[in-house]
Amino acid sequence: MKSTFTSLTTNVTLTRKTSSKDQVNVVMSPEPVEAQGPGILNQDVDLTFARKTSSKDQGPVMSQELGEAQLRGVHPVDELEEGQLEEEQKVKQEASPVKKSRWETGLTSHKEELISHADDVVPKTSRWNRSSLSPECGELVVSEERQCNSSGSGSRHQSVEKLSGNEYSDNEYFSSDHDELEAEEPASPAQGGMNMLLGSRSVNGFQKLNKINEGTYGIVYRARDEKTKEIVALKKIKMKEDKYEEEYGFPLTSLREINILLSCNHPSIVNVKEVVVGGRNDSDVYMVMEHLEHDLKGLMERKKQPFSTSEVKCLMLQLLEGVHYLHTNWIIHRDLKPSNLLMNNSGELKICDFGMARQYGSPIKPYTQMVITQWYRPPELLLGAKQYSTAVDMWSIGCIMAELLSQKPLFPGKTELDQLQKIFAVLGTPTESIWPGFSSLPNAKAKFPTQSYNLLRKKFPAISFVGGQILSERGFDLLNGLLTLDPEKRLTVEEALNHSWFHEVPLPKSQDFMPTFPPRR
Ligand SMILES: Nc1ncnc2c1ncn2[C@@H]1O[C@H](COP(=O)(O)OP(=O)(O)OP(=O)(O)O)[C@@H](O)[C@H]1O
Repeated sequence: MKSTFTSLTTNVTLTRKTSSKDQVNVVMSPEPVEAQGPGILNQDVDLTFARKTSSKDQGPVMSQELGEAQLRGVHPVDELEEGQLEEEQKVKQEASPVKKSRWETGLTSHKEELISHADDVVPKTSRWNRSSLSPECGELVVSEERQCNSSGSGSRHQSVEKLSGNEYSDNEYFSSDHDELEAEEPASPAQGGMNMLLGSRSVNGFQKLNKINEGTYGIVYRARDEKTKEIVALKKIKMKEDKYEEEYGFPLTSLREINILLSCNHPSIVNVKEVVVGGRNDSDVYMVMEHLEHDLKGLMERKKQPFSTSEVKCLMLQLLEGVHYLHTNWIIHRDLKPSNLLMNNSGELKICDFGMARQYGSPIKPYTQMVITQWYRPPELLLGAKQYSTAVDMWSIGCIMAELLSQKPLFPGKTELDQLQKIFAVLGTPTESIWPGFSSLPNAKAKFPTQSYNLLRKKFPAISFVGGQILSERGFDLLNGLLTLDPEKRLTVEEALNHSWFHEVPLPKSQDFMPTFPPRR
């Protein structure tokens, strides 16, 4: 199928700032820029927007047929090391299970490329993500512009704490993380160029109906496609407009989100149809997505009763299937929470907001721990681990399962310390014997109140004398397996999907019989 993206209309030059944050400036440029070679989806350098080619494709696809945007940071190192990078990328692609055709190009940190090892091993078992957790000396921490707040919106950390020795110190935590982020960035601005939004339509082809929500990185509208009359969701990417601010321009997290979502093709992942431009000087960028009437956060706030067990099973299965697709394709979402789970009146659940998602390789590289909205953030990240993997998403899924069952957040911590305390108060304070390696995590030296037992069952009883929600042995086993403190022992997405809870009565409700809800205002 030929798409509207095939002709070049707009070229955009991205200027990488010296800031420690992922932020690029978008400048219109009249010159087409040649497409660069392939790279894994990652941090800095290359980006291709490419639409999946066929609705028949179930597996991952990445093609140049539809949209293409090329972001190429021409940092001096990139130029000097081009040959070397190509060679290393070839090695990586041969090792990677993500098809070359899919991740034709991506955001690739030249630094990560330079330090990538030719002997990267692709694990073969379902636990590949665990067995490869080995520290790599001298690697750089990937900086993330986007950071999370405690509950829902994903805005930046306003206050952060560090568990240092026996106490928290705000400054120490911030400065150590900040230093690492600074170290990752080039010392001088890097110039780059990209072909972007090839032949993309104008947003004028859409009638905005109402604003659905405003998040940190985008304003989401319900809109009608004038051509097809279809109702869609338009997410306008928020630019940082103050030129005198360090962070200025087009957020790299948004480029990453667009790239990942365009390449994904799964019923549990929100479908991005195209990218359109418009607004002043045609410089605003919008993602056109399928529209879903609700998100789970809003639904749970409005519902009078929690979801029934069979409804929770239906939602959990869809969530797990979407995350299975991501993890199989080496993508960690890193911000799973109810407001990022959309639901429609056909009982479908779809994961959205991939601004924090990233593709990763094996062995695991150190990433920033400032990901995942605090209430859904796993203990290893709260304790300062920089090497982590798909298990972080599994913790968030455990928190979501608990919330679906009880209709209230499981660990609504106010600060990071409070978050850890709330977790340990329910699941028990970890020791070296139950979580080997725990005591060497950066923030583990703090004095936590000692709680010797796991009290999760008290929150989710098998019998209720007051008519509350009950959870069977198997259901509890799944929940407890997801909420395992040691990420090495936490259930993988495959293990969760195959869990016997989904096979006992009440069986998962069919999507067709899921309840419908009035549209949100
Ligand atoms: N395709 C969609 N259909 C309907 N509503 C949507 C869609 N995508 C997003 N939304 C709504 O908009 C909200 C914000 O979207 P999204 O999380 O993608 O934006 P964001 O700026 O990245 O937000 P955050 O600050 O939470 O990271 C979602 O919680 C959801 O309510």
